[in-house]
Amino acid sequence: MLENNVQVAPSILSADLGHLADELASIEGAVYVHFDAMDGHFVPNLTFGPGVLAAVKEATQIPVDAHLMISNPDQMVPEYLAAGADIVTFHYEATAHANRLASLIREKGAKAGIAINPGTPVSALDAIIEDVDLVLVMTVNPGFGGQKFIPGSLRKLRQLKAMCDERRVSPIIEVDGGISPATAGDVCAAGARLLVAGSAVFGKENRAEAIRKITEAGEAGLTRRA
Ligand SMILES: O=C(CO)[C@@H](O)[C@H](O)COP(=O)(O)O
Ligand SMILES: [Co+2]
Repeated sequence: MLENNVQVAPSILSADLGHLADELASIEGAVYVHFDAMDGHFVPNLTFGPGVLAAVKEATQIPVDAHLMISNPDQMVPEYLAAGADIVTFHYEATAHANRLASLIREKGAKAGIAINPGTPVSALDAIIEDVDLVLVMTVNPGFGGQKFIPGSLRKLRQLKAMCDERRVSPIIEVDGGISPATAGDVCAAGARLLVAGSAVFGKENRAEAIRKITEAGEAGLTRRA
């Protein structure tokens, strides 16, 4: 990924699931489709699994970014890989074998991502930062769309960027939760490049315009990067 390339991944959690193929067709400008898998255990909500991901892959050419908010990623990751996920992101808080899981994902040709909750410090990534393609910094507590962005996330993003620079690695830095044109500039100034947006895209009539506004706000943030 280019250093100064801001990308948007609309989250289908906020889409009209009864018309998913039409919803997927509407997100012109999206670089990934963000797929929120929730198990009712790791988070207090239940969504969709590998079968729906396979259906999404049938319906769109846009690569799928699977965000696994599940308690047993070690067991379920192979299912999401088989379903065709292009990025598989598991939570640091949910696995005892993060490095092994990341290797497995990469061996199957997908990008390996690790996510951290708002309550998890960036230092938790110390032993895995060299072994992943993507770090997802949750900017809300996971489980639901439409929540308010947590401002303290910006400090974590700056810490993560500093860690990556020091270790000379450049995973994609993704943010998820409360991202809109109002917050996109700040997260990009702090180091994020892949912006997940659910309600700020699917809550708008014109999705292409919504994606463009988020991208432009993010790019504007890059110019005030410290
Ligand atoms: O993973 C999650 C929520 O846990 C997200 O991907 C949400 O779907 C983002 O929704 P918005 O905050 O953008 O409405
Ligand atoms: Co998500």
